[in-house]
Amino acid sequence: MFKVHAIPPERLPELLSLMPKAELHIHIEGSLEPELIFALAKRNDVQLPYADVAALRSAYAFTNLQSFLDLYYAGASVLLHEQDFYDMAWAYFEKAKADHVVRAELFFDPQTHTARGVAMGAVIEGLSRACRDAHTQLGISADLILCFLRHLSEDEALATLEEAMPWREHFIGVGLDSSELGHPPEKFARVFARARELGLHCVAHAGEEGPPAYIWGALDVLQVERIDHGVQAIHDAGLMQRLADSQMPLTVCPLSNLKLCVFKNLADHNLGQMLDAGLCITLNSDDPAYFGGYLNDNYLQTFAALHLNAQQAYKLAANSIEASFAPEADKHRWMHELKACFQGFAEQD
Ligand SMILES: Nc1ncnc2[nH]cnc12
Ligand SMILES: [Zn+2]
Repeated sequence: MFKVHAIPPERLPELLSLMPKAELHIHIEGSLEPELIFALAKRNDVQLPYADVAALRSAYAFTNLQSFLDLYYAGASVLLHEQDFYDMAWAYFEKAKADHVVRAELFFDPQTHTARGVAMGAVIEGLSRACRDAHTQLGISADLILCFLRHLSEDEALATLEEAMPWREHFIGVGLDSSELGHPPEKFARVFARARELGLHCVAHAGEEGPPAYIWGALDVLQVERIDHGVQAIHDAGLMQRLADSQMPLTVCPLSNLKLCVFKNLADHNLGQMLDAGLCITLNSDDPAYFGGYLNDNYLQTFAALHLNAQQAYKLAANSIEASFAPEADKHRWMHELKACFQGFAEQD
């Protein structure tokens, strides 16, 4: 076993950047950079209520989740054709490659697009083609997770799942996102039961802004395999124990939490406390184009603000690989690569 203590702290940023890692919480529509929004608006003849890229970027000052979602859905309005979805995902994969992401599980929000008259096939086929090319051209293993918008009804979620069935082999799971408060997991019990029947993986946003009760609901009613965010669990000792005992993965997104004012400063983030409590924490970017950073930015800034160490870096990267829905053989290979990466840093010392 490598000696983590042999890795000098000044080499930590390099190690964080180079270590192989998985990203399990990225909304692909949240990777749409202002430059691409404007390029697609021009290509598709869509009018935007902003004069230019700088004006749009300057609107990225959020006070809570809803203030962000309003802009996020407006940004997605430029996506109309299969090629648009491909281009968006490809731009993300190029960033992911630079960040040494070996596995990416991409959330997408079909209802945001089908409500505007975009065909389900255009959405899924464009994203799916980009995932295939990411594998063959960049060596990134990638899959899609279809998310239901929780501010809409469960009947609409059920109809969306059925509408996506012709493309069943193009996605591996379902998720639950959008406005959390006032939309508890229980509202989606039937559609998640149906998804489980179909053999789909189940995850849900819970405890981003919402109370610990929403995390209990996601676990017990939706029977999820991962909790997205989950940072509000800290307020419920029984829930913390349950999460630790079950090693339920949490996909935590520190820069997102900072930009959406869940924590006032990154130094106030509870990720270190949750790691110390023995929870299975992973680090992710959520909506990198809106929150000021991709995956490595999240690692680098969080480690600097919370004074985390190489042991914790290893744990977070290992958790991300183990908590992914990739085939076991791939996970095994990435774990080997991760160990070799740390070994290399320890030996050079
Ligand atoms: N952070 C987030 N929470 C809920 N829904 C989202 N959709 C995109 N980003 C989201
Ligand atoms: Zn999210």
